[in-house]
Amino acid sequence: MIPLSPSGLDADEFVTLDDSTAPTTPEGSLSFSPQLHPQDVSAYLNGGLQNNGAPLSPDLFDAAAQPPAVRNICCVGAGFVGGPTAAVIAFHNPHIQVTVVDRDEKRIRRWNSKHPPIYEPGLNDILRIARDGSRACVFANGPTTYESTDAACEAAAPGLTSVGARQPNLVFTTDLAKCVREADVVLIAVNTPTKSRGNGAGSATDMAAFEAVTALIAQHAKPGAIIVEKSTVPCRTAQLLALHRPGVPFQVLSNPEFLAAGTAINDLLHADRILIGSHPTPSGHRAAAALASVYASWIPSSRIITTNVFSSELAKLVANSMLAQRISSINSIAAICDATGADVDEVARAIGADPRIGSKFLRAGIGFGGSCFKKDVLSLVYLAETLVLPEVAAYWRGVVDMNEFARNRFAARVIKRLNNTLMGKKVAVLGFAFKKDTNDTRESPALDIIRTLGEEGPREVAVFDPLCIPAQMEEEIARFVEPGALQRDGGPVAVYADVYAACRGADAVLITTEFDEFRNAPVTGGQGGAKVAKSGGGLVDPRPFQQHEVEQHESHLLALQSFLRQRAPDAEDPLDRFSPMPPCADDCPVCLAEHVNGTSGHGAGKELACKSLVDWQKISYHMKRPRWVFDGRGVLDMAAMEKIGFCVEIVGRQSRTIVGNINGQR
Ligand SMILES: NC(=O)C1=CN([C@@H]2O[C@H](COP(=O)(O)OP(=O)(O)OC[C@H]3O[C@@H](n4cnc5c(N)ncnc54)[C@H](O)[C@@H]3O)[C@@H](O)[C@H]2O)C=CC1
Ligand SMILES: O=C(O)[C@H]1O[C@H](OP(=O)(O)OP(=O)(O)OC[C@H]2O[C@@H](n3ccc(=O)[nH]c3=O)[C@H](O)[C@@H]2O)[C@H](O)[C@@H](O)[C@@H]1O
Repeated sequence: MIPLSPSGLDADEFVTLDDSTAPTTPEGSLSFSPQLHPQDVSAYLNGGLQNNGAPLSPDLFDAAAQPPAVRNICCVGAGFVGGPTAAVIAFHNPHIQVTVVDRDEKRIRRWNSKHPPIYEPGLNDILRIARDGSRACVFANGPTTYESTDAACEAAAPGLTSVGARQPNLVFTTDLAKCVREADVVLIAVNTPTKSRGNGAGSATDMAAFEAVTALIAQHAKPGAIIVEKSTVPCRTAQLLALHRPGVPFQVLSNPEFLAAGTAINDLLHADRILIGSHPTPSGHRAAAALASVYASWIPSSRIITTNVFSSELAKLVANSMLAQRISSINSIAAICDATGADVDEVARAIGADPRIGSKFLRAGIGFGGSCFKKDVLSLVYLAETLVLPEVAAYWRGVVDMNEFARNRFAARVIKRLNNTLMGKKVAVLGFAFKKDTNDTRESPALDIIRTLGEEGPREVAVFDPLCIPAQMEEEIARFVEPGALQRDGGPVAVYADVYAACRGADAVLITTEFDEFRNAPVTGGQGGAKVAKSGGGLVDPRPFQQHEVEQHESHLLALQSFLRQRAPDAEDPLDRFSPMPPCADDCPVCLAEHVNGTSGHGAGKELACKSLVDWQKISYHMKRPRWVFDGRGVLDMAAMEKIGFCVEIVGRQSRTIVGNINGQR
């Protein structure tokens, strides 16, 4: 029997576990992935108490179970999740000191500068208020043409509302020990990729970073601190976490993150649910209530779901796997559409109208990319394998296999249409990020497609992305496509900062990311997602406010700021609240890109206030006939493209003007 450390102050919570729950990785290894066996874990979940199966929620805000006050939060991992999540928590909790720590000095330097390391719409405003503090401001508290910018105005005139200055409460640092020592709550948001070697390579989760951080936290955290799994981890990781500090009381919670790249800030500000898994004991409940109180600053308590810790861990894996499964399902149907003449958009619309199915995540194309879907489905596969459930494992593995099929099918179709040879030809690839509105390129389908095209000996594969920085794209192509892939190294791949230069003289243009900029018509709703540049606005004036509303809830000022910006798009700071931004270091890639390319829209720090659509007429003029366009993301209106002379193929879609180009031809 392995003694599990007490995970709280209550004596009745000390539990022991069967040896078979121990990690199987040899002792001393920094990288473990829990290998599980079917068994009854009710002893752990019950904490030695009778499990009555009651949900935790009702007593979360119970006066009898007073949660400890949270005054200091440390978030370990300043990546795509840690940075934005900590920023939003700090933004909505000015009374809490939030520190984000990372071992990557360069990353921390960028978080402390004008150009943070990731691009997310809306991030900049949140960051500037929480990290830099804000000045006092005065504004007309009602619809009017007058907006005062006199921040020094102490006594507000009738009809004017004043808001005081705000102190910074968000810090980015590399000093883990100090930051953890001071924290009441420690969020772990480090990367948990798929293991690339050793036991379970290719499907198990690589817990090296998570485990290393856990060991350090266990060493430095104060007794009673609440440790929170924000990273996506295998089911029952919480149980292993407790092994790190036998005898010292601390609570482990699971609080998985559901934000998506490109909409992270919106997802965090308007989360549809906050999931908190805890040990179902009094101190587990209190820890969950303490974390819930942080979120309750801006999320209605009805959206805070509490479960046992293992359900929470598993729910995260299942959420991503089910979303990925929908994409693979619709992509399998797209292949049938291509072979039969049915249109996948029409099929998606027809089935999506059934509320039991729903219309989201049914956009067919080249499949899902990103750092999480594939790894999380594979983590579920590994879990099923270790639980000796081979049929379950095979079922979920099919989701990943179908995704690869979709990607390969697209590349093969391009090559086939170009007479089965790319020798001497130029192909332009539009979109390098794994999805729109992000500069995240991890597991981007574009990488695989560039590699496949490159192997066909083309004259050039030209790559353009509206958000990624060209120098960073080159670095990633050299690392992930092939060391000699770039033109500067003798290969065919070239990166462009200008879409028209990328497409000039091309035999074919491929769309590999669903950026709205690549559309040939603004979106009018339906399957496609976001709308392009709302010219006439659409936001409603949130005024008038009660004085206490603006004092207590930053979200009101954020809404007013967005509304005012809509009226005057060039006004970066319409409420005149922002403090000066900290400067960038000499090696800031955004500053360097701006220096090389003039004022560009590349990279973090620049809001896409007004996206402009690519001028396809202009592209057509400089392309080689028959002007092939292959849309792997279903963003183009095929008929309109054909009208201006393109030969268009879109995954799973049929031309509505040229009927008959079907039956095995694709
Ligand atoms: N990217 C996304 O959209 C989402 C990711 N997740 C999950 O959140 C977790 C984090 O993901 P990302 O933020 O995308 O990863 P990331 O790779 O962008 O960031 C992780 C950060 O952790 C830091 N780190 C690693 N080891 C460290 C150590 N020993 N000490 C200090 N810092 C350390 C890294 O330097 C890096 O900056 C993963 O488990 C992921 O599955 C969950 C929801 C959304
Ligand atoms: O755990 C995570 O990392 C996150 O993974 C996904 O978010 P993300 O991968 O950032 O982005 P999605 O919008 O889910 O898109 C993933 C991929 O699927 C593709 N996709 C999406 C939707 C669709 O209908 N079709 C489709 O091919 C996108 O182009 C993209 O390549 C989930 O949506 C988040 O809830 C989750 O928190």
